[in-house]
Amino acid sequence: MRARLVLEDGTIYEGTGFGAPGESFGEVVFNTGMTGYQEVLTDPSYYGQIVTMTYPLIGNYGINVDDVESTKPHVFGFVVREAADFPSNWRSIGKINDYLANNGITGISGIDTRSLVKKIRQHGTMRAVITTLDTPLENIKEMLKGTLPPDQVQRVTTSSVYRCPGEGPRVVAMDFGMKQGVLRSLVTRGCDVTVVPSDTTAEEILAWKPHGVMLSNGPGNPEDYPHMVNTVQDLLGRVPVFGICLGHQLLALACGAKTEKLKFGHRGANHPVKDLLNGRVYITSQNHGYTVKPETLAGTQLELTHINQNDGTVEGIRHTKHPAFSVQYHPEARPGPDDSDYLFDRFLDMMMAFNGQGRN
Ligand SMILES: NC(=O)CC[C@H](N)C(=O)O
Repeated sequence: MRARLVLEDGTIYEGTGFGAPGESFGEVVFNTGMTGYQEVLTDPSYYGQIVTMTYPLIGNYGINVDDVESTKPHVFGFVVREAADFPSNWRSIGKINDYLANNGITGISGIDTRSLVKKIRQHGTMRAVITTLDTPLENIKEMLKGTLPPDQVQRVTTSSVYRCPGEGPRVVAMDFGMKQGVLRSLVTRGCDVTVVPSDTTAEEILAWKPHGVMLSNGPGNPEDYPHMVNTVQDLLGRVPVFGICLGHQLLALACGAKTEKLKFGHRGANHPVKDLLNGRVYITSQNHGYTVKPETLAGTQLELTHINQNDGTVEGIRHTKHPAFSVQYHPEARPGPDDSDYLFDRFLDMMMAFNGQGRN
């Protein structure tokens, strides 16, 4: 099956289609992880994006039932150098080709992913169309003028409240497109977690009498979600807050800092980050296109706690008056190293300190 990837700068890559035949418009980004393609496909933060994997062989350990971060893939397209036809792993129950086909995701293989990534690095993240159809180029150019919907979180948040009972502190997790890994990291620490939709108000959240609130990861531009920023504002000082990725950006906005789009983002499993509170450098899992502008922290009640060692960008903040902190990367890992899971313990300590025994 012939396939094309057409970029907004006019570049056309011709390759072989895999997964579902079809056509899709999205933002083309790249991920440098050597493994973890299943977690990438199912991370709801990738909603709206056509993801290119820089590692040349993808699908080599097949598809298994464990490595999913949500119930289905959320990427709008998948770009690889080679999609493995003969996977080998004791957990594998199928091939990436069939998995994408069954979930309606179009992929393209056999293209020079190295040149594509160099282009993205030079030009910045671009709009793109991935297609296996014979759509005339003129029509594709029209599609490329489109924009992604500003309500991406609403498309991936939970439609109803659900609970994972535990004996430990009560946590309300605001689901902006939450990876299962975030929930797992809380549940394995004994937390009693109630997961709520993104439009839940602060008063509704506080009615559950939580010991802490988790602000999850999620897709899109944080500035597109003023109602969620308001909710975070209303929670501050009344309950301990821990934000991850989109949750981090919303905490920053709620406290008066600003965010901006990075040229091509951070997506991979080996980004070095320094924790300024303990002086250590951690290798982190990342997936984001936006970042907190460091100069806008001045004059807020936030302080910088983590810095990216590659490009100096903001990777973590904490509130100096209220119990609230956040990181731009993924302490839940999945995929990637779990060096940073101590941050969940920090959250538990914060809940204990704020709530006395952590349970009342
Ligand atoms: N993983 C995330 O939560 C990503 C946050 C936001 N959508 C960004 O791209 O910056």
